[in-house]
Amino acid sequence: MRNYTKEILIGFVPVFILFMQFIVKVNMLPIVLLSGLIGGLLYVARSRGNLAAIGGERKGKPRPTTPLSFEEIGGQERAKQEIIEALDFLVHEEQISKFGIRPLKGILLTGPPGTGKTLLAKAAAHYTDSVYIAASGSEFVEMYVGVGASRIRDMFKEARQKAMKAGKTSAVLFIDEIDVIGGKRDGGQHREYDQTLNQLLTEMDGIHTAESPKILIIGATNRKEMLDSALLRPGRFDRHIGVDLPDKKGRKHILHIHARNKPLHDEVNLEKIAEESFGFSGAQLESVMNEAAIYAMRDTSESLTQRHLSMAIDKVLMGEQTDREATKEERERVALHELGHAIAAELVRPGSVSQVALLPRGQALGYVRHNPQQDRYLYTREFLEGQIMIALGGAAAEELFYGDRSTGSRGDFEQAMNIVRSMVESGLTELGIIDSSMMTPDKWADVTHTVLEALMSRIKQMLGEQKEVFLRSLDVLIKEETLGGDRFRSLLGTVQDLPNEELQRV
Ligand SMILES: Nc1ncnc2c1ncn2[C@@H]1O[C@H](COP(=O)(O)OP(=O)(O)OP(=O)(O)O)[C@@H](O)[C@H]1O
Ligand SMILES: [Zn+2]
Repeated sequence: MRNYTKEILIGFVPVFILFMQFIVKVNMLPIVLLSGLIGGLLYVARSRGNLAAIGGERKGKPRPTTPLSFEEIGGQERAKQEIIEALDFLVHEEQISKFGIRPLKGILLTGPPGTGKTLLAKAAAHYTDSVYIAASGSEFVEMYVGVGASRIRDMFKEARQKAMKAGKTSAVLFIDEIDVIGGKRDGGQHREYDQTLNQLLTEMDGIHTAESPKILIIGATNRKEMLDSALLRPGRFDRHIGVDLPDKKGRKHILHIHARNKPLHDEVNLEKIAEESFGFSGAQLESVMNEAAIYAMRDTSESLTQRHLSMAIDKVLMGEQTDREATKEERERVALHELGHAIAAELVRPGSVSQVALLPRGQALGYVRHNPQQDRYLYTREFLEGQIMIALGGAAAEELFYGDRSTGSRGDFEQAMNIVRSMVESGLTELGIIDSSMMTPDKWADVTHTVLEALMSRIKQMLGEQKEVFLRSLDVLIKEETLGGDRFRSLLGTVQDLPNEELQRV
């Protein structure tokens, strides 16, 4: 090929000489030189453009974001403080090297969805005056082996380039759902994940303090126990910061933040809304404000009232509603399911139910509303087991009355499994005190199964003794759609005259 081209070029030499002689003769030399120069410049510019286009085609490319500061994050005081401490440490790089301290490379944020992990990562970038680059673990999973690994490489390269281009000395690289790439490596079964994870580890090991721009990786997960222990070792993600559901004060703060751009009626008591939204995440509280605004607009009201906010809490609590009418059988099943939760709750924590309800308009949804609980910082094993039994109560009731369960218990099981997870991590199961980061997925499945089956049979036994209460309450619920806490307890009480050990005990 090469030689062939050469021959053609050599062949052109005499032609070229003749051509040049002609040009000089007619005095057109400057024009020819100029157009050659312009053509050359255009060619270079075009090929540059192509390169840029190729570079920009990576899936999971960084999303541009607006700067956000820690003040705009509600609650999470402890998490904020811990992350700021870690970042301050990062900023004082002279002292770090003077004292020979290992540089901070990775911070792992763990906690339930929607609690503000992404917000914290953005605020960290703002605080350290870094460029912010975000990706999600699932973007690195590909059909073709090796693609995930090369994407990781690209991401680090891009972080460095972006920082330099922006004239910054550091970059914050946020990887959400890091468990997708950083899951436990299980002997060759997921080779693609392995390569991706290995590449991430290699990149992290390659970060040095002296290097500029510096890179700080912030990972987020709500399944810390699924992470490969190699990721958690010193020098990798060695700062772990828990981002929990907000407490009442935090909820009020978050509500305040999301009420800023909305007209609130003077009578609105956010303290009360914070109390009623026990267990809500930041993302859910944001939805509450948004839904309340929609209700207000529909009412052609000037502002958001307390009633709009209460309705919004119910809406968010029950999730999206469907249009189809549920059959009579479905509604009955839902009612028994909810009564299962409610009766379990009263047996475990007497006086805790404030309302049991079926959704109006013939939908297959219901809910149990609990009286506001005190926010707690410490939970005993007994308390958590009670919590699990309340969650399993719905499925237990379905089993008692129908002999089987339905898909309606999915969320309940998820909730129950989360509680088991934190029990294991706190050494509150039969396993005793263990290093849960060393547990294999099989082992997790095992322990979850054991704990849940045992509590399931306990709650089934307890509910089995309350069949009459179920049937009385079912009548009311089907007819009236709601059953207030006191009335519900009186229905429980009428049967309480009968000898009932379980009830007397609690
Ligand atoms: N602490 C908070 N203060 C204010 N708003 C919050 C807070 N937590 C969550 N939100 C709201 O919820 C949205 C989602 O939060 P964010 O994406 O940070 O959660 P996350 O913990 O990263 O969730 P996920 O694990 O699902 O990715 C935010 O954009 C914000 O509107
Ligand atoms: Zn349920």
